[in-house]
Amino acid sequence: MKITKVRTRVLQWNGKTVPPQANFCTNASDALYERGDAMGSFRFHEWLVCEIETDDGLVGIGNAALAPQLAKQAIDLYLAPLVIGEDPFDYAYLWEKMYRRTLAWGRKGVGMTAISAVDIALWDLMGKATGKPVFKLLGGRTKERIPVYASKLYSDRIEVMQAEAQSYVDQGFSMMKMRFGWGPKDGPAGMRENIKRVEALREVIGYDCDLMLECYMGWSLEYAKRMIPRLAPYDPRWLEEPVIADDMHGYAELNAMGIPISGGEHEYTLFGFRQLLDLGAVSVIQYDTNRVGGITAAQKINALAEAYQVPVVPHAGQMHNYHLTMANVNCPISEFFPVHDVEIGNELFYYVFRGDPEPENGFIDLADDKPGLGLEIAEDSLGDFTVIE
Ligand SMILES: O=C(O)[C@H](O)[C@H](O)[C@@H](O)CO
Ligand SMILES: [Mg+2]
Repeated sequence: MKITKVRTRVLQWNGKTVPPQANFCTNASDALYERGDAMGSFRFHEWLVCEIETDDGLVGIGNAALAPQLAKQAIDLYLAPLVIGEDPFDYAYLWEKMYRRTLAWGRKGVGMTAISAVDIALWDLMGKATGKPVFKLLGGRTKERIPVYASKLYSDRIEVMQAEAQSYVDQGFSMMKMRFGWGPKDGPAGMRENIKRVEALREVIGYDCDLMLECYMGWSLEYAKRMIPRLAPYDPRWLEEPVIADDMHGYAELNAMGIPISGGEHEYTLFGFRQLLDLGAVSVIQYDTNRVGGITAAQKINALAEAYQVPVVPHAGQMHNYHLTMANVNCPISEFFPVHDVEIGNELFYYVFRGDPEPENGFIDLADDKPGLGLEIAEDSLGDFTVIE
């Protein structure tokens, strides 16, 4: 089997977008003095779809969400020529070729995001060619079903957050993640606002339900050190990305303080995760398959993390993450974004693709007989998107 064509499209969302409320989620831009659209760096309303065709008529589908127009250029100009004419089953070599030929500029960020999209499409192709779901090629079924945590609870008025948390309990979720709205700029009053919300959620969900806490890199190391003892009594399952992704030593200090620290959704490749693990910087790894280097890189990180006995819970829902979770004992649970109107853009993949499983009572399942990732592009309902070909 030979690859004949690589097609990339960026889908730009023009449909209805819900404007986020003030203080809905801290982020790395909070440290800047400028006012204005502090959330700009963190809203992504476009998605890259990468389709790889073969000489026997199969099409593998990959995707990526970080800076999709740049990732498209990287694929069109640099990666497509490297894979056309090749056999998708040589995926490990193709990964290495894409990595080594772009390494001068592509090791982390957009370059690796582009490789991820191609790699995911190769795995989808291999599944389709063998008639097997991708998880069966990665190790097979390790769970009857995948437990998923509801991931939304952006910071809001307390009653609104409590009602949202209650709705997840009512739907059968036993784990959920909330976002903090206040950080170092907001002083002790902001600290109190953060704590009040954790306390209010615990009132609703009790302590038999796992609660995860998300900072999205919006805190400083000093602020995180002050917050951890205040948060510990509420028994969070983890505190996520408290500081910027490059401050690995900061992560390591915080991870020794009593609340498990999670991170890695902005880290790349086996080498990045080796550093995090060597430093004891995280207690939970959260690579995102469509950034980290695709399924090929993710599976290597899974093996490494297993040796350190650090669990992996990939960032985001999405099929590529679910297949990896299904195939690895050391991936205990998955993230799930409850479908809702488009806010920051996490939700867009529900509009671009069909095939994502619906949770039932806090679990999702993958079919044993659906080849590839089990996704198709929602071609007939892309009306709310501008397509850049
Ligand atoms: O962990 C997450 O789900 C991410 O950090 C979100 O994608 C991000 O958008 C913050 O809510
Ligand atoms: Mg996160």
